Amino acid sequence: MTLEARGLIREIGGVRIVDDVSLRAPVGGVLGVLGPNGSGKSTLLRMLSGHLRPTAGDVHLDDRPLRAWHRRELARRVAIVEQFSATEEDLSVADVIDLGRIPHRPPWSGRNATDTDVVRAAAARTGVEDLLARRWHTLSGGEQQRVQLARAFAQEAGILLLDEPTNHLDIAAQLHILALARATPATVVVALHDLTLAGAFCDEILLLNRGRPVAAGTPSEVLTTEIIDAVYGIHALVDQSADGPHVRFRPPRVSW
Ligand SMILES: Nc1ncnc2c1ncn2[C@@H]1O[C@H](COP(=O)(O)OP(=O)(O)OP(=O)(O)O)[C@@H](O)[C@H]1O
Repeated sequence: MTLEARGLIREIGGVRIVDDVSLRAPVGGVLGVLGPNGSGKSTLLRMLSGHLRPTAGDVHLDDRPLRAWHRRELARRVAIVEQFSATEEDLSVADVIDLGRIPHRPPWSGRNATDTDVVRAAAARTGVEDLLARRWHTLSGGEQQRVQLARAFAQEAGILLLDEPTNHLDIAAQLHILALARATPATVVVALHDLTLAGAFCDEILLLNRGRPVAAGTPSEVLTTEIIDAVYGIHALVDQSADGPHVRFRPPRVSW
């Protein structure tokens, strides 16, 4: 599926928190959205998902504006894992993953055999198959994150929007989840903080600063010493290698 944004703007109280962002996610590939805290990554992802209406500009899914899609059709095509995915109700892990199946079945009908298989497969992919009977609230932060990813995979959407999916995950799990995001046939847009991980797993990167797009292109085009310095105000050493740019930092001097 194609996902394109044209001139997206989001204003809150007269302040532009996303300021004229256009993008076209590589079909079947991974677009990384990077930027300092508060640069507008989550807000952008929420507009791409249709959860948040832009103040101006448009998002197009398969060349049709999001607002022309029926909610249910959209839910079958776009899955989002937000940074703080809270589930209020006391659900089991299997039930949380099954939330991803709801758009695929008639209203008010229960889980069928296909749903059960898809939920199990998604749980296995993200390493939570042993947790299916547990209550969601009893899980650790990293386990909850994996379950939310399983829910999104179970949705079998053509577009996968992941807001810092590596939060709470140990390094092996981070690599595993990003490798899965790369392996899925879906078009993936992922907000990340780790520049080296972004360089290794993204086909393209969009770098935001204060809501504005400041660089876009391949990881080696975007992750350069000059651009990192300009956006983050730090000195980074970038080694360009076959598996993407490796970014090294020197700890800053701070006084107490
Ligand atoms: N409802 C709101 N009211 C006021 N300000 C908001 C609101 N939502 C977001 N903002 C502000 O908009 C800016 C962008 O927020 P956003 O969460 O999109 O950034 P982000 O790049 O995802 O940040 P982080 O890396 O810290 O998760 C921030 O300064 C945030 O405080």
